Amino acid sequence: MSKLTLLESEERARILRERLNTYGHAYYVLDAPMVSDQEYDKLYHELVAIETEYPELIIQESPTQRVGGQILAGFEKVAHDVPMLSLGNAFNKEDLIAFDERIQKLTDKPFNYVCELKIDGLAVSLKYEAGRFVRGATRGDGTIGEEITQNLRTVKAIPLSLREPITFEVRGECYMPKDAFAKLNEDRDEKGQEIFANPRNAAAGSLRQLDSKVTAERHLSVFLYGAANFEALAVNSQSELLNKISELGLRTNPLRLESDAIEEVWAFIEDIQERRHTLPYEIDGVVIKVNDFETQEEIGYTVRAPRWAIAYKFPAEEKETILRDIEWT
Ligand SMILES: NC(=O)c1c(N)nc(OC2CCCC2)nc1O[C@@H]1CCC[C@@H]1O
Repeated sequence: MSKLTLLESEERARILRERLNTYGHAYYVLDAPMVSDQEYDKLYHELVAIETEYPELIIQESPTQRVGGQILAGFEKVAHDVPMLSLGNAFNKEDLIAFDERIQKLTDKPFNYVCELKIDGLAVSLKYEAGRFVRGATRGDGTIGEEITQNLRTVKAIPLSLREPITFEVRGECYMPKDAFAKLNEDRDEKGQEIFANPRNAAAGSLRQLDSKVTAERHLSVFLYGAANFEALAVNSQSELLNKISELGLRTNPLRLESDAIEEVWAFIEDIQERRHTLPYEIDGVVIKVNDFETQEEIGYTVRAPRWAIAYKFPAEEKETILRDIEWT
């Protein structure tokens, strides 16, 4: 093929970025691949070749720019504009019913709940400015976190640019899928390295890397479930928020329930507790939230957590389950 001129290369690079971002979204956000890995790699390497020939064509949102440059000496501290709160816990059906009764006393308005899986990862905050991913941070103590933008850029499920040029902050859980966790520990064990106790620790260790090339190899993913300074989204409830951030190209968890009946919430919890081992990621419970944002504000907060939400925690997995799997001779 004859060498493309700068102008032809600029147009070709734009088309390649668009196609690669669409394919990347389908694969990493929707878990629904559109093309083969070979096809994706062919287009990716064509874009790398153009960007190598004409570096002036490189833009921050290019899929080739996910793995950062220099190795950091440390992480900057960042103050969250809006605190990243924690959650009160419920451990049985009685706690859940007591929560529902408290809510009924705190508002006269009719309300319903949104129930989400409680992903067992690391809470993160992603800032987008005019649709571009500009800053990523850990939750830290809820008020002060660590700036880990370079590492979060390597997470393929996190889009470097949104479908609309919107400015807001989105929050969610970054996690390591169970199969990536098993493979990582197998590799570390073979090299005589210390293995991670669980996927949550593995995700935390992967996000605390000063060299983002290491983070890039850890197959991390993310589920987003909250936001801050999100007036631009023009949403009035948790369910509208989840649908809107999904439309923008962000990854949300599809297994959720909307219900105004606590008995239905309980049935959902029991069903998820049954199925949790079949999920490709670890969860440690179900988060139940009053859906409407105005009603959330009416119900309010304690010093550390919302009164309008609760985490139903599954009983800790007793270690014997692993021994139980061993065929006793
Ligand atoms: N881990 C989760 O899947 C999860 C979730 N699905 N939804 C929320 O809602 C926030 C919003 C207001 C207070 C909690 N938080 C979650 O996890 C957080 C991270 C830190 C404390 C909670 O575990």
